[in-house]
Amino acid sequence: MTVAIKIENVSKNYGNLKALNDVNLTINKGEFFGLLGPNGAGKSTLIGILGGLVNKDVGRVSVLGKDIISNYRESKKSFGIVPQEVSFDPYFNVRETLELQSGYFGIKDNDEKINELLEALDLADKAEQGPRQLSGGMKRRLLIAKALVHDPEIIVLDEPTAGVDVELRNSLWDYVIKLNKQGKTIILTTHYLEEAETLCDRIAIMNKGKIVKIDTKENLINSIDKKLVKVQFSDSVEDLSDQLEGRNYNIDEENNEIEVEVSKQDLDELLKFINGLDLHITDMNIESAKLEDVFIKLTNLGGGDN
Ligand SMILES: Nc1ncnc2c1ncn2[C@@H]1O[C@H](COP(=O)(O)OP(=O)(O)OP(=O)(O)O)[C@@H](O)[C@H]1O
Repeated sequence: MTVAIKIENVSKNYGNLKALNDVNLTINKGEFFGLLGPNGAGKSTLIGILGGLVNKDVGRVSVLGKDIISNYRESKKSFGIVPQEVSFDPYFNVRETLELQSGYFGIKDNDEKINELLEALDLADKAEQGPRQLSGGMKRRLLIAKALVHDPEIIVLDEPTAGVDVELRNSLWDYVIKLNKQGKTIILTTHYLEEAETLCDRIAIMNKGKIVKIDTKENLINSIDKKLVKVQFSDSVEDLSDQLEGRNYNIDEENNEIEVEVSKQDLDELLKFINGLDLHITDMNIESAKLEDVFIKLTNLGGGDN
């Protein structure tokens, strides 16, 4: 397997704040990799270091086998980074913005790629408009197109779908999946955990400047021993509280529904218990753990002490 990015013992302090604290991470070529973490975890700082916008204090980062500092120009070309913040020069229209960006990478006559991007990101009919005439979602699409004009090997998307409508989100992901299938390495940060769960192969969860877990999505989800059993009855569930005492449950009296959380081991016992209730079941659903459960556990967002 070819290594796309190798991050070794990287730290970054802002005054007394440890924005990155001895981060180690290897991402392979062709991976769709998720970098998750709560606000302030250090994701953007790490991405800034990859893109040469933030100087690390210590550590080493190499891209496709080459150090990013000593091979600055080459590594810049390897990356297409879609930043969180949207900003454009108001004097250039959409096409000119992309031409200018191509020129920045020394690419002349980049019409073919620019047209492909305009089509894929549904900007073709906006090509002659200035950034001020674009809606927020369109600006974000332009930001993505701008990051891709030089056909980079590694594409880093820092919360690309924040504030973007469902339709665009889907078309954006279709395009990114296509790029990934062509062999591009994708690194995604997002606060939409369902998005990461659907798209990413491997995921790193960051918290307070550290990577607290790296694993495949499947292993992360399987590490949580939880089943959520939702049952709807035809009759009132008003009197079930007593019988459910001692279990981790919720009762929705309005819809005659109960939700009970159990470990996989206790599932059989719970189903027998529900079956033994003197009630008629109209619907049942058993949910497994989600990436969100893993995230909450590892970042301690749910409170408690793990
Ligand atoms: N230029 C800076 N000067 C001082 N502190 C900074 C600077 N940039 C980031 N920080 C701090 O470093 C920490 C990590 O920030 P970073 O933006 O990397 O987090 P993040 O995981 O990307 O968060 P978010 O999900 O909110 O984007 C935060 O506490 C932030 O306040």
